[in-house]
Formats: sequence, C-alpha cells, structure tokens
Amino acid sequence: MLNIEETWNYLIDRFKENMASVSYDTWIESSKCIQLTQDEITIQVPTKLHKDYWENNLTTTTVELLYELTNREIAPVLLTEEEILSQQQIDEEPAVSAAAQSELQMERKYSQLVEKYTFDSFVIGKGNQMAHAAALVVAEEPGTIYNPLFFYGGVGLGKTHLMHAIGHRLQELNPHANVKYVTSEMFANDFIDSIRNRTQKEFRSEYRQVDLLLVDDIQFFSDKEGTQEEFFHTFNALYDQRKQIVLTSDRLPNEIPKLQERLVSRFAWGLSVDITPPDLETRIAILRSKAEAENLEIPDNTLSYIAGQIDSNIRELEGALLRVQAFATIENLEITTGLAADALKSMLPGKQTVGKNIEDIKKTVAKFYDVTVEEINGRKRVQTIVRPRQVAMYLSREITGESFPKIGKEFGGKDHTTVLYAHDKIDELLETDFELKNKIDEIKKMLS
Ligand SMILES: Nc1ncnc2c1ncn2[C@@H]1O[C@H](COP(=O)(O)OP(=O)(O)OP(=O)(O)O)[C@@H](O)[C@H]1O
Repeated sequence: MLNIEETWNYLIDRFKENMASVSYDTWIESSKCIQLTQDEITIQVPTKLHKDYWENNLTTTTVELLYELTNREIAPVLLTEEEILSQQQIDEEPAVSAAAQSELQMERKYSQLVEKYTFDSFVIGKGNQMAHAAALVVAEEPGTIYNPLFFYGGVGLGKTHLMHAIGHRLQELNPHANVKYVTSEMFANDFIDSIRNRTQKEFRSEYRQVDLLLVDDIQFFSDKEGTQEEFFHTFNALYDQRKQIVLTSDRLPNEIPKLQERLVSRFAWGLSVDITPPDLETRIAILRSKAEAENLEIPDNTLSYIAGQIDSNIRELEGALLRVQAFATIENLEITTGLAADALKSMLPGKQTVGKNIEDIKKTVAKFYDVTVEEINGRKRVQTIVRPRQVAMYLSREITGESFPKIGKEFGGKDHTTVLYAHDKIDELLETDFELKNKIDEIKKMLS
C-alpha cells in the first residue's frame, strides 16, 4: 500500500533538488497531493496556468520518479481548485472521471505534441535564430537536408519547444505524417517495458515506422548501455528510410559521458546547432508574447524590468511572469514595475547574480581565493590555482549559461573539454563537499 504523504514528499524533494528555487516555489510549493491509488496520483494546483505547466513540464518526470519509488506506472491527474469544486458540486463519480482524465493526460503527454509549442509562438532572437531556421527547413523537407538535426544548449532555452514546432509544422503540411515525440527516458522505459512484456516486435515497429522521431534530452542515454544499443538500431532503420530524426541535449554528443562512439559519430552526420541564452531584447519580446497570450496588460517598462531580473532561462522567465500575475490577482492591484519588484523579491535571493558576466565572475573568484585573474586564465596546475579556476568555470556556466567553448575562450583560450571537465567535477563535488558548497554560496553573495 502506498503512503500518500511519503510518496508526495519523495516526489517534491526530488523536484526541489533538480529545479531552480524560483520554479520550485512557483509550481510545486503551490500544489498538493489529494489522492493516491495504485495507478494514479491526483494533484491539486491553484490555477489553469499551473495545470498547463505541470502537464507540459512535470508529468513525465513525475511518472518516472514514481516508477523509481514504487516500480509502478502511476499516472498524474492534475485538477485545479475550481475543477475540484465544480466536480464536488455536480457530484460526479470521482474515480471514473479521474481515471478518464488521467488517460487523456497520459495520451496527451505520450503521443501528442504540446499544442502551444508552435513556430508561431516561438520568438526569434540572436541566440536561437539559427536553430529556428534549421527547424523550419527540417519541418518542410524532412529526411533530406539535415538528418539528424541536433539541438544543444542550456536548460529552458526552447529546445523542446522547437522540436514540437517541427512536429506541428510537418503535420500541417502532411496530415498523415506519423510523428513521435519522446524524451530519452521515455524511450528507455518503453524499451525496458517491451523486454519485460515480450513486446519488442511492437516496440520496434512503433519506433521504426514514424516519419519524424523527436528524442528530447539524449544526455540521459549516458549510462544506459542496452538502450543505446537499441537506439542505434532505431536510428539506422529510420535513417536508411530517409525519415527525419531530431535530437536535443544539454551538450554536444561527444561531451555526453559514456555515449557510444558510433552514436556520437552518427549524431554528427547531420547538423548540430546550439541555442544560447536570449539577450534582453529577446527576453522582453518573449514576455510580451506570453503576456498577450494570457491577455495580461503589462506596461513595457515592467516587462523590461522582469526581463532584466532573469537572464538565462526562459522557463524561469515564464515563472516570474506568472508569479507577478498571481501577486496582482491576490492583491487586486494593477501590474506595475513596483508590484513586479515586490512579487519577485522573495523569489530571487539565489538569483542576485543575474546580469553578471564571465569577467565579473573571474574577478570575484580570484578575490575570494586570493589569487589573480591572470593565474585563473593561466595554465599553472598547482591545486591553489586549479580549484579557483574550476570554480570560476563552473560559476560561469551556471550563471551566464554560456557555451563551454565560449567560456574556454574567455579563460585564456582553453579547450571546451577543460571547461566541461571543471564544471562536472565541481558539480560532482558539490553533492558531498559542504565546505565547497558554502564557499560557492559565499562567492555568489559577493557577486550579487
Ligand atoms: N524563443 C522562445 N519563444 C517563446 N517561448 C520560448 C522560447 N524559448 C523557450 N520558450 C519557452 O520556455 C519554456 C522552456 O522551453 P523548453 O522546454 O523548450 O526548453 P528546453 O531547452 O527544452 O529545456 P530543457 O533543457 O529543460 O529540456 C517553454 O515554455 C517554451 O515555450
């Protein structure tokens, strides 16, 4: 028998570990678990916006986390407070309606594209221009020019959005096109299920008969040998039939640890394009387009203010806008810059480093460790300099979201693999080394 409280706590703890605090506070803290059965978890969320966000961004992870915990496929059912109230009023049979709803949601998540992730709702800016153009070409001429198309870049910068946009566009042009979107983990789970249920034939025909296969976040193939093997064959089958493959990852294929060489080389056959964090202008344009979609009246200077606060992750930018909107609704006030500042104040303690560049970071780290920026840029390998250098590289990636090659260049022309190694090293150390964690928090404070 599953314990509702333990299960929910497990889930939200995992989210807390993996989400920025602004996102966690906005999406998770406001939600609660109201029912748990052997195959369903019912989560109450405050508004329709929260529900959309959960459905688009959190349900897959929820299923995976619950699977890890319970070894069962538990489908999330999202209900807004209003829906719960009206459900109670018309006194429907909750079990039936929840089950039906869950089926619908799972269906939507697993086999359909997210409706609003289209080219129309995608704002083009310097950081994503090339990716956008490549996506359009692929949607219009699948399987011929750039195959596979590979998007890479930091968290929440629009890779998934563009992928779905390709799918929508292809289906517009060819309504019979068979499009499949999965995350790498969904692919892995499907594959494992097919072994368990002896349905490998069905699995293969499902994956090898598509016209467009979209696989998100392939960095999670990292240590999955068997899945990589299967994906290799899926890839070859599709490629040979000239079917389009689109992949995303947070880094280039050759930077993904333990990714088989033959996959690395295949992924390089087509075109790899990175998506970099949006500049201020693009962030304002994105906010404006989101505000319009939600029918929100927000003055331009307030949009600029919000865009200035969050500079690397568009998902967080959306969270900030929602936060401001919720604040205005609760306080029954118009949205102004002052109100936005109040709404975001409590959300941004960890974000005070926004707007800092690599140079600022190097200077601050050098000061903290009592070394010079020249030493950080240099090549001396003594521990007293190596650690500050690694910390500075780590913070540069985390705070500015710049690509590894760009950071390497700014650290005295180092190779991107050096930056990648430094980043992953510090990331790994942070899990156990609390002293280092305190030091990094201290540096962030100095930066703000
Ligand atoms: N250029 C853009 N215009 C409008 N919205 C955007 C743009 N880029 C990203 N977004 C929005 O930001 C949110 C995060 O984007 P998305 O999920 O595509 O990021 P991602 O790069 O796939 O992130 P992750 O690495 O976490 O998978 C989505 O709601 C998406 O619609």
